[in-house]
Amino acid sequence: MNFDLSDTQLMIQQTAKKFAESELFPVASTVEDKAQRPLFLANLKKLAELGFMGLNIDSQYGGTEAGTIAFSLAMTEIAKGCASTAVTMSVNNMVAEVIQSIGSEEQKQRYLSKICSGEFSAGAFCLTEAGAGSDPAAMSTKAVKYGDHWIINGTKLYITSAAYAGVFVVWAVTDSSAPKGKGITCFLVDADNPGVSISKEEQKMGQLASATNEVVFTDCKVPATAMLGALNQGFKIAVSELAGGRIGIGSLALGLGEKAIELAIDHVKERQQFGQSIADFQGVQWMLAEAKTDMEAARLLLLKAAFEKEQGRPFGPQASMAKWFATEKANQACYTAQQLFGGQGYLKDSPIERLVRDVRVTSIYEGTSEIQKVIISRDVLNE
Ligand SMILES: CC(C)(COP(=O)(O)OP(=O)(O)OC[C@H]1O[C@@H](n2cnc3c(N)ncnc32)[C@H](O)[C@@H]1OP(=O)(O)O)[C@@H](O)C(=O)NCCC(=O)NCCSC(=O)C1=CCCCC1
Repeated sequence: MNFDLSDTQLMIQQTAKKFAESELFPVASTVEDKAQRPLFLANLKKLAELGFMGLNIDSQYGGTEAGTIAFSLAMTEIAKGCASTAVTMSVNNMVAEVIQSIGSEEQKQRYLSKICSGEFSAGAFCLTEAGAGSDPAAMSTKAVKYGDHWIINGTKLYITSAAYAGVFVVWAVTDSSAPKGKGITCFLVDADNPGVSISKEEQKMGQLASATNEVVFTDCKVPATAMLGALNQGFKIAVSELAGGRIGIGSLALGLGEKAIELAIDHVKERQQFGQSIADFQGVQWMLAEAKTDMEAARLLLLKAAFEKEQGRPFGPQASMAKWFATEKANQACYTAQQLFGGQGYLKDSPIERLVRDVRVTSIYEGTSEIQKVIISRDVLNE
């Protein structure tokens, strides 16, 4: 067993750390204001130029070919700078990966270099609907075939990056007579398709720079060549992609937890009460020791899941363990850090306040903690 990172992985981790510290963290609160979206999008473009939008994509399509461990390491560092940027990066990598893994050569040529290079600010993953959240197979968006094209109708909800995405990966029911989950197909839809409209932008608690919209497909006509993967096989594609995405979201949460601990360490060394630095109180020391140990355990679970994925072995339950543990413990770490900041950590101009808001959704989106436990327990019981 070897815990050392390769030179490439270390280089990517260091590049991400430097970029996050110099370009992202200083403006992470500023870009929460929607009026600052051009600055947010400019940073996404720089991230693409660093090769972070296609870390697992072959170089012939403009990717970095660095693998899932490097992706996890980079996600953690980018999240320390700005969670909104990190979630966009996670989705872009996920969209690029699904196109690479099951797309036709024409689809790869058409979309991958645009996502990897930043020509598209983002890609969007259109799965969730009002009546299909934890149970995505219950979706009602439909695609009907007419000759050499499909017509898609339906509404997708909570779509990350929809407002500035260049391409949408869309799941729709193509055989409503099939058993649940067996009649769903995946399509690639260009953002400028006249049948796509980006509806209301959600007002959220955190990750405010990242846009989350409803997306409406109205008689949206796409050619037969827009089908991604095989007919009626889309649901399996979705669950398999979600498993990879969970490594990204767990790594993002780890970054937020680690950043909160770093800020808290500086604060407790500085802050004087009862005639001493509060870092000298054993109660404070133990709070930090527990949070740090949780983050270290989360890192190991995430890297194990990333390693299994890189080896081409089944990694779904491992990714769920890592996502569940990392996101719940990162929430606790941010809570602990805010507690150590006292009243100061409750103020809007404290970075801890933003971290607490940004981390909350990590144990909800890309499958709630409870859904991760469903996946883990099914595996344990070998269903
Ligand atoms: C786990 C789950 C609850 C399970 O569902 P069911 O019981 O309907 O499906 P079930 O019977 O488990 O499975 C279907 C087929 O699929 C295969 N398979 C499963 N995992 C995998 C896998 N990892 N790889 C390949 N195949 C897989 C399974 O064997 C089955 O095949 P079969 O029909 O038997 O031939 C699943 O639906 C889920 O996960 N929900 C959370 C959704 C959820 O996470 N949204 C999030 C939306 S996106 C989001 O939130 C974002 C946030 C921010 C960033 C971007 C995205």
